[in-house]
Amino acid sequence: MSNPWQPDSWRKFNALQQPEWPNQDELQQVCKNLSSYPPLVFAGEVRSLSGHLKRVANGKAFLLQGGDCAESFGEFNANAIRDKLKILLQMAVILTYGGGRPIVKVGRIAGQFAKPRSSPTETQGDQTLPSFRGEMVNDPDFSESSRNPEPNRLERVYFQSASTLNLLRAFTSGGFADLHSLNNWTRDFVSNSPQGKRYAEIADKLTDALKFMDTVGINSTNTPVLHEVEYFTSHEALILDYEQALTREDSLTNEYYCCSAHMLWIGERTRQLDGAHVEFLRGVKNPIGVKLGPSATAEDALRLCDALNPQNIPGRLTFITRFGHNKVEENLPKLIRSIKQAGRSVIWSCDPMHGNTFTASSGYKTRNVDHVMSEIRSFFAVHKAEGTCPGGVHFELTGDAVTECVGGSHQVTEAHLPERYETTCDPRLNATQSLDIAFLITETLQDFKK
Ligand SMILES: O=C[C@H](O)[C@H](O)COP(=O)(O)O
Ligand SMILES: C=C(OP(=O)(O)O)C(=O)O
Ligand SMILES: [Mn+2]
Repeated sequence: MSNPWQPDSWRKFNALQQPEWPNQDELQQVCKNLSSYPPLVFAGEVRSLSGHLKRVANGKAFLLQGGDCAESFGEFNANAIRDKLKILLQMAVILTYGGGRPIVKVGRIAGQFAKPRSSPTETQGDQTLPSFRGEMVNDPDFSESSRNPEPNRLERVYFQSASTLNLLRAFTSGGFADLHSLNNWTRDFVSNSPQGKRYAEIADKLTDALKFMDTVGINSTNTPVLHEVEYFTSHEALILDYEQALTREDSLTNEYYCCSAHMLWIGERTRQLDGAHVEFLRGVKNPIGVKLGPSATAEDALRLCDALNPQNIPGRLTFITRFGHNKVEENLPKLIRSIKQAGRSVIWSCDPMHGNTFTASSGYKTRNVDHVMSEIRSFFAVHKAEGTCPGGVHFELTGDAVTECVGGSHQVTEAHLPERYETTCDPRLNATQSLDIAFLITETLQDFKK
């Protein structure tokens, strides 16, 4: 690691998963433009998220992070943005009840456009082309011209993210997130769900709590917290040219913030200690996540703390574990113990998606809701056994009725997958599967309290 850090010091390190841009001059011009544009988020907002995450690290709040695997240029409209926000907020209300802790809401949105891939190429029939790497880089269509990396996509991502953020800010402050509406939507879901009876007790208690508040005079008119919501954005900081171009020195503190999103994470494929992604993110003040899969050792986890959180600030670093539903018991305790023993502060969050992907016999990449729930249950059970705090959950989901993951109360089967398989990368939970999971987590948390 080089000292001192600069926004471009990552360039001296090996950066994996970067596109081979065909035209360097065009890339330079695009980055120059991006550097001159306004920031997408502001340092003060990032500091507010850091404050919330400090509470998560100290067991006083819970992190809910979720959204698309890959945002797309095609699905860019107000309803899609609204529905993604709505599903996360509904989940948050259900989880608040379950965990008895405030929920810190962080979308995978307004910047989640770049994908690391297992293989640099994709073969269909007798044709082999470069893999799709997210619309920040190339196009998902399977043709030679679509798969060429195009630098001007970075600017398109910037403008789409700005526009998405604009609408999110309007929704979250303009009454859309009113707790009463959220509760009514959730009641509709419960009455239409085959599992409705099972969820009814929790849903009734939520309704009773709101009625009680109304009775004692706490309502949306006099209590902004019932009417407005704080919602933050995040994405994988993968394409470092883009992230560097959005990095700004805060005039109040003279510290650097990466102003492409409030929170950024490093993926499982780019978390090398001597790699460019760790070097870049160690220098920005945003809260940072790191994905940890089954190959992560206790030593890796400790060295990541040294590199990314040398001052051991609670909330600065979130480890997002993604082992696979039957690998949690084998992998999580050793990481937890070494971190605990070393006195390091991290938020432990569970991504129950990325270790549970499989290919259905029809060829669709999918995930099973039962495996997702099983990974979450194991995550909570291990933390209970180790005496540590499960700090959050991280999902790939959407507000639409897609058929990408199997299972859930409306029983999506492998035969349903072709009906609405719309993701450009990994399969997402649909709205009902997401609410199913929120209710199931709440049930699990209730069991743990017994
Ligand atoms: O979203 C994450 C990764 O990009 C994705 O899981 C990789 O998928 P692949 O194994 O199909 O490349
Ligand atoms: C690429 C992702 O995950 P991971 O790095 O854990 O594979 C992702 O979150 O989309
Ligand atoms: Mn993914």
